[in-house]
Amino acid sequence: MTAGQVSLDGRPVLRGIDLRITAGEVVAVLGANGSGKSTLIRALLGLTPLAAGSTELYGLPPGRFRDWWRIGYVPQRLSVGGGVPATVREVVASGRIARQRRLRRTSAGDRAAVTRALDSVGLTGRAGDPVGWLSGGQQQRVLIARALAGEPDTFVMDEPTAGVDAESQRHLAVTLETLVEQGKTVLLVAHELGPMAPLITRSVVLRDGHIVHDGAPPHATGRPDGQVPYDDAPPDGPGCHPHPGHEQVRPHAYDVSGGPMSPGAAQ
Ligand SMILES: Nc1ncnc2c1ncn2[C@@H]1O[C@H](COP(=O)(O)OP(=O)(O)OP(=O)(O)O)[C@@H](O)[C@H]1O
Repeated sequence: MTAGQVSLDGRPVLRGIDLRITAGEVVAVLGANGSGKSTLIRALLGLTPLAAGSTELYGLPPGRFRDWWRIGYVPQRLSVGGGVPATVREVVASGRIARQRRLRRTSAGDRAAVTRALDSVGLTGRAGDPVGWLSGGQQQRVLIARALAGEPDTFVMDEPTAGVDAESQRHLAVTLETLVEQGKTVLLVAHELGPMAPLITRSVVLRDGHIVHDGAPPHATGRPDGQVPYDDAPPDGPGCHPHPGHEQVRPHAYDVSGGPMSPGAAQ
């Protein structure tokens, strides 16, 4: 995204957002409640329209982007299961839809991917249960498994640890480690990174809809594990510097062009 701006209910929520995500990065979006983290993620994916600026997914504006299987989105709250009599396996299997050609039958490959995804979040034993029977943390794992089942290149996770028990957090950290080893790109929103902290390669901190830090992750700043860095830094303060290795001098935009969601870095 370049010079990205989002207004909700006529009120600016994101302003002057320049952000470029590169393939293989593990980026944490941090910031206080209401700072705009979820809006940033949603705008990136084209789910929330921009009032100004532009965004690209693998080099294309969201409206022209077709390869949705390349992006595994884990929304902030469970949006499945409420009153829907789907089993855990069925919800996870829905993660294959973007990969399946229209009217094509489910293949052995699809089934194997679903089985692997269930296993990697530790829910194999609950596969046949209605998803509504699971705890909040387990339901969050179902959503993560749904994204895993699609075998995307990039994972976009909105607070995957929110309201999640310690066991689910550990599961997520292990899952994330595997994704990192596979060279996947990860963009995640978090309040606390917990056991995921050592895996993060870059952090982007939002305050009042602005990026106030884009660079070293919390564990590299000397701050306590999982603590949000620079939350109190002024927008032009010492925390506001480009990500190491990024050569642009201009501020980063909430841009995925040139990143995993753009042709150059995606191939
Ligand atoms: N649909 C909406 N209509 C109007 N304002 C909204 C809407 N959604 C979010 N906002 C406002 O936009 C701002 C940013 O919200 P957002 O959910 O992106 O923040 P966040 O950093 O993800 O917060 P949290 O950590 O609490 O999830 C907040 O002030 C919020 O009240």
